[in-house]
Amino acid sequence: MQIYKVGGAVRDRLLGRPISEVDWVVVGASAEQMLELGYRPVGADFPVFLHPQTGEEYALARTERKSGHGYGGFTFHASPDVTLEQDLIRRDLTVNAMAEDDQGNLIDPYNGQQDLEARILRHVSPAFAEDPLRVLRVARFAARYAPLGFSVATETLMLMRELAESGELAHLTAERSWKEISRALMEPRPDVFVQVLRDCGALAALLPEVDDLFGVPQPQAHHPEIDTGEHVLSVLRQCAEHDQPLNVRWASLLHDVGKGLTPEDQWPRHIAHEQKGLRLIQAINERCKAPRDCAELAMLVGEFHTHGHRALELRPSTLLELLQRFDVFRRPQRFAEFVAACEMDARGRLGLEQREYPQGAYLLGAAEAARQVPVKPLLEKGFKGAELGEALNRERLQALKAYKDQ
Ligand SMILES: Nc1ccn([C@@H]2O[C@H](COP(=O)(O)OP(=O)(O)OP(=O)(O)O)[C@@H](O)[C@H]2O)c(=O)n1
Repeated sequence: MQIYKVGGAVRDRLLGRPISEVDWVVVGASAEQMLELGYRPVGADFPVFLHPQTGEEYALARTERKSGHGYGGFTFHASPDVTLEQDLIRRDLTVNAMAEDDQGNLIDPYNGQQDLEARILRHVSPAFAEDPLRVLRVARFAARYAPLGFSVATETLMLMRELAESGELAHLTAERSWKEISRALMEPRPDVFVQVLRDCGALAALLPEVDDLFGVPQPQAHHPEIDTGEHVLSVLRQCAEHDQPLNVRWASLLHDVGKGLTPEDQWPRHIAHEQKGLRLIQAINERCKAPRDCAELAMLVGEFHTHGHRALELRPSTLLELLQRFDVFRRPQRFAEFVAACEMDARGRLGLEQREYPQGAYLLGAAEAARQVPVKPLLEKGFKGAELGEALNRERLQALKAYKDQ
């Protein structure tokens, strides 16, 4: 039996990038032998084992898919007769289909190193189509390596298009898709992820509500030369440049989906797009099984992002309602994330790379002023229950007015 290092670890070592986890492939061994050696199997009928000490993944060399949808849920034909080359040819990209033996020698039958040098993401063989999730994976790798100059090979994009058009993406489980989407949004160029999906027609299958934004004009005051879809890409880029967390990036991706519902004769104005978008955002959250913090922030940002732009003009009572709606007194962090999403929107809209976003400091300052209102003196005055709530709000309104007059 021989063991080879494969996949991301080989790729990233050649790129001179940090290696997060190592995958191994085992040639010439059976599942029984692995169990005898103390490896622990992962899932049922799946030829991957965990090393008893390191916990790293060891997969038996495998050939064609036997059943199931998606690499994660497949069962594969694995036997001690499968060669390393037969295993590598069924992998997604040439840059992911290289191996290294225990002497550190590179085994590269499909020219991954050459593609790495040429900065090309290219599929290895037609077996790419065995797992439709690879469409998302390629877009995610493009988002990660775009700063190094990588792009997707034309023939791979064509294959991705065929997969998208065949309806195969509909078979992906929400969990697998979300894992890719959430990882891709955290890459240095999340906008490239969306752009690549759009280029191969997969965005229309996965997030049609976002795809619909391309070609929809923005109001004149925004950034007249780019449409709403391009604006969303620009906001995502800002999110990455400002190191925003996943929930802010997810909310940014969805914040304007309501604009896709504006009838063309009303363009470029989008009256009540925030309210109209809520239904769509809710449906997307449910369909993608977005985790609660992402789903909640997306709904709040969808509903209130225009408040962020008008923050300096908001009446104290409206501001207080907003703070209450965010439950800012108990969850200040979520309000801060909302403000961050509004700031990214503004930067993506006006190219505010160098400029200030005074609304942000104002909103956070006002929230802080309202949060400072002490409950104790009110309790000492004998207020209880609803009365206390009313008294607190009165005090908060006073605090906000005082903050505004500063
Ligand atoms: N749908 C998939 C998933 C994985 N792989 C193969 O399995 C390897 C390991 O997969 P994974 O750990 O998901 O990705 P990495 O390439 O290691 O990249 P990352 O840095 O994102 O972990 C990949 O390199 C690729 O060879 C594949 O061909 N098709």
